[in-house]
This record gives sequence, C-alpha cells and structure tokens, in this order.
Amino acid sequence: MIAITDLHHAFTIGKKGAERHMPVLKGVTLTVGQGEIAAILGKSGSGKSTLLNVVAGFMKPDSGSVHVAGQETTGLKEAAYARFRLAHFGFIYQNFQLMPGLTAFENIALPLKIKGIAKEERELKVLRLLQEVGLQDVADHYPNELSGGQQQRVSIARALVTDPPIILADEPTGSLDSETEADVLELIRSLNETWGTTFVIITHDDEVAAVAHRQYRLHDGELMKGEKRYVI
Ligand SMILES: Nc1ncnc2c1ncn2[C@@H]1O[C@H](COP(=O)(O)OP(=O)(O)OP(=O)(O)O)[C@@H](O)[C@H]1O
Repeated sequence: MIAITDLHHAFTIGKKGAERHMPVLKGVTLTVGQGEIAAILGKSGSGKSTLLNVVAGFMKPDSGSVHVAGQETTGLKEAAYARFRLAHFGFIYQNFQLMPGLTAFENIALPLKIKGIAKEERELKVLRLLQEVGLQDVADHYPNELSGGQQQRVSIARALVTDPPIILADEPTGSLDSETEADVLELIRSLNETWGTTFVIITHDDEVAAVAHRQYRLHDGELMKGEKRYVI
C-alpha cells in the first residue's frame, strides 16, 4: 500500500554564505501494508514530520521513491498530487485543526462538500460517522463547546468521511490526557478493524505506538524496525 524506498532528505539551514547542510532522512526504507497500523516513533527532531510530509506529498525528498497504491508519488506535480491526496489520504493532527465557525456535523461534512457530494448523501454519511465515533449527541456543538477528546473524534470522522484507504496521523493524542488518549487509540483500533483503513501514526510516545501492528523507530535519520507487539 505504501512503499518507501531509500528516502534521503537534507535541509539547508543558516544564514546566506554560512549555510549548513543538515541530513534528516538518511536512506529510509519502509513498507506499510494495506489495513495495517504502523507507528513511526522517534525523539523530537528525528525527522518524523519530514517523513510524513514526504508521504503526504507536501514536500519533495532529495532522492528515493514513495509508492502509494502502486503509484510513484514523489514525481507528481502539485495539482496532480492534490487530487491524489484527496483520493488516498485522510489527516489527523495533534491540534485537531477544526473550523471554529462550523459545528461538529459541518466540520465532518466539509470534505464531502468540497468534493461536490449532494446534500442528502452528505447527511447520511455524516450521521453514520457521528454514530461510529460516538458523537451523535453533540453534532450541533461548535469545536469550543467540545472536549479535546470529542474534538479529536470529530477530526477522525472528518478524516474518514471520504473513505480514504490511508489515514496519516501526526501525534493524534498529543494534546489529550491519558484517559482520553486511551479512548481515541481504541477508536483508531476499532475503525482499523471494522473498515480496514491503514493508519500511519507518528508519535514520540511508546504507549501510543503500542496500538500499531508494526513499530519503526527513526533515529538519527535512519529507521529501525521495532518489535511487533500487536497482531489482529
Ligand atoms: N523546513 C525546514 N527547514 C530547515 N530545517 C527543518 C525544516 N523542517 C524541519 N527541519 C529540521 O529537521 C529536523 C527534523 O524535523 P522534523 O519536524 O521532521 O522532526 P520531528 O521528529 O517530527 O520532531 P517533533 O517530534 O518535534 O515534531 C529538525 O532538526 C528540524 O529542525
């Protein structure tokens, strides 16, 4: 489903005339199978977000390849990648990134609206998802009227509403207390089991990574495969 091969990337940092070349990804190779939950662990600054940004097509690597559902993606032009992204990926962020002026229902419906899906179909889909993530009673709440865990559930429902085969999650429980974190991780696990959605979760937290079928650790730009702790 996702095949990353020999990915290299370096950032150029510092003032003009005194630039430094800072390698961040040094030959990362990794495969994530369809229906798998993969966790990429690593300390702050280890390159996790850079790796996720390359997979999501938000930045081009210096070299190496990424195949998603058989398509080589690093060579795609921006407009083509935007279409590809919409069809293949949903995103979950640490800070939820909900639209403050839209209700939970409207936030979840937004990607469908952008895709031009008719109102009746949108409503059916959103109602089903609200139920799936346990938010049917707060559908008309605005984000500031929801707890952190509820906001993350809205953002998970929004990520899933277009049925993307892959969800890329950047520290999905980073803003939540440990009890709420456990609830959200359980939701991810059950959605993965029910729908077969592939999840790539980047995290610095071993407990979050424990939800994954496979764990990889980024260390100094290189990837080490972790133990396989959990198998469906
Ligand atoms: N656009 C950029 N320009 C220059 N350096 C960058 C850029 N983006 C990231 N870096 C550097 O690359 C390294 C890896 O950053 P990255 O954000 O991928 O790490 P991370 O593992 O996701 O960290 P965190 O857990 O703190 O989010 C860091 O040293 C960072 O300062």
